[in-house]
Order: sequence, then C-alpha cells, then structure tokens
Amino acid sequence: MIEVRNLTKTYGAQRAVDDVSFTCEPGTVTGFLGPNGAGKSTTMRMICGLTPPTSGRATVGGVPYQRLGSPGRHVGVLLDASAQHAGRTGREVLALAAMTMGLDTARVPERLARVGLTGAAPKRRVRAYSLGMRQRLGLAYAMIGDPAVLILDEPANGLDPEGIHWMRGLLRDFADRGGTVLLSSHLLREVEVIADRLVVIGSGRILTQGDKKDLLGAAGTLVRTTDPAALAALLQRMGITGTPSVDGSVLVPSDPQTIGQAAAAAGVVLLELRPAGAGGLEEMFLRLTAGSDFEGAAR
Ligand SMILES: Nc1ncnc2c1ncn2[C@@H]1O[C@H](COP(=O)(O)OP(=O)(O)OP(=O)(O)O)[C@@H](O)[C@H]1O
Repeated sequence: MIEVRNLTKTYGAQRAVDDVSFTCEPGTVTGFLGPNGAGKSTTMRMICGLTPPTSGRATVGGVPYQRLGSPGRHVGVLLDASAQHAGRTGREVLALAAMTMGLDTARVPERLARVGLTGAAPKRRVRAYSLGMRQRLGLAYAMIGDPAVLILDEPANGLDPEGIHWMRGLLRDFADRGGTVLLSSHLLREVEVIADRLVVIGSGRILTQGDKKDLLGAAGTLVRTTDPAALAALLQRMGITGTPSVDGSVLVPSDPQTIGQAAAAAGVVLLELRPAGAGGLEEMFLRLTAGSDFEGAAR
C-alpha cells in the first residue's frame, strides 16, 4: 500500500507538486499519468525519500520510505533506467543488489531470464545495453528483493511493442498476486491497458483520479448517425452537448443505453454506438491537461 497525503514540493516560486494525495492498494496497478513536467517524477522521488517534500507526507506499508529497514525488500524502485553502473555487467548489477540485501546470489540467473536477459546479455556491460535492455535490467533490479510494492517511472520507455506487451504481463501478474504497482507514463494507451486505477496530474496538481472503468465510462459515448441534424436536435432536447469529431462521429457525455433508447424512440438511425474507450481516455487526458502549463506535448 502506498499512501500519499498532501505532498507539495516547491522549487523557488514554482510548485512542481501541489497538494497531491492518492492511495495505491494491494492487488492493483495505478497508472500515474500526466504530460511532461507535470510532477510525476518529483512525486515518485518524494515517495522514495530521494527528494524531501516541502510539506505533506508519503508512506509505503504505513511507514515513510526512509524508515523501512532494507527498503529493497519492501519496495522495488525503477526511477531511471540509466542509473546502473555502466561498467558493470547485468549479472554483476543484480548480484551486488542481492548481496546488499543479504540475499543469495544464486537467484540472479533466473531473475535475469525472467526479464528476458538471456544468452550473452547477462555478461555484457550495461554501457552496451539498449534502453530497452536497461529497462528490463531495472525491472529485475527492482524485483530482486521480492518486494510487495513497485514504483516505476516510465518503465516502458525504450521497450518495443513486444517488450511493452511482456511488461504488462509481468506487472499484471505481480498485482494479481497481491502486489501494489505505481507506474508513471505519458503514453496513454499503454496505461489504459494495464492500469486498474488512474491518477492524472497536470502542473503539479491532481486533475482527476479513480477507477479506470469509471473514468472511461465518464468519458462518454461515440455516436455516428446517417442524420447528424436529427441527432443534434435530439441531443439538444435531452439537454446534452455533443462534441463532433473530424471523422463524423459525435462524442456524447452520456452512456450508450440512454443515447440508444432515445435515438430509437426519436427514429434517429445510428450507425455506431459505443463507449468512447481508448479515444475517450485520450480525449479526457487532453481536455484535462489543456489548461495546464506543461512543457511538452502529450503523446
Ligand atoms: N531539482 C529541480 N530543480 C528545479 N526544478 C525542478 C527540479 N526537479 C523538477 N523540477 C521541475 O518540476 C516540474 C515537475 O518535474 P517532473 O520531472 O516531476 O515532471 P514529470 O511529470 O516527471 O515530467 P516528465 O514526464 O517530463 O519526466 C518541472 O517543471 C521541472 O522542471
């Protein structure tokens, strides 16, 4: 369990993180979502005791990170895939981590294999690793102490589609066994597939958070009709404002059943009627972060 309460971090006049609160429960993957510069890394660094908060607090399993004895056996952290010593081999990196935690290094080969680092890879120096291989090593490093909690900052960076698919399976399995995962990303689709809960941050502030299904449900319904004018009139009578898309569909802030029944009663022919789903999350994300003063474009 991770509990973040009113965390705030200021750098000079800038509030990098502004009164952020959320909870990550065992058995769930929480997607921490926000554009570049939103405050995701700073929040995670504060949870892991690497950046002191200006105010507020964060605990892991009820205890501040700094007070966890042998933290690697409680919390696996991957904040920067390039943090490992470039001159060490993958095997050396994991063996050192195991020794530091008082664990048997015999587990190292199996742990490397679990993240797909097989063949010559364990014996190669980290400086020769691709970013994707570093991410895999970083995941093995985070998980070597069999922690109950994982905190991962943009773990999919550098992974190819097969690697992203593999990572989803790994983290899903971890959560299904009762683990707690907090995972940041600016890749909306990636988070949408894997997360149970979403926390969306922009300009240091929480923009929305909750169950993914609820948030996506709230994202609305996509409707396509043979008669846009009749649909517009129907929505107006219902007091609903739809948003036309360039492809001719209309995003309606209501559920499919309500719209379908009203359209049938009004004799409006529908060609398509579905939860906004993936497009909904992206639309929601862009809408929520549109007003926030972020440094880069959401991708
Ligand atoms: N050590 C620091 N000194 C000054 N400003 C900082 C420092 N660390 C972060 N910031 C600022 O705090 C804000 C939040 O940065 P942070 O790295 O937490 O965002 P992020 O959501 O992780 O972004 P990204 O997706 O680009 O990694 C940014 O405006 C950043 O410039």
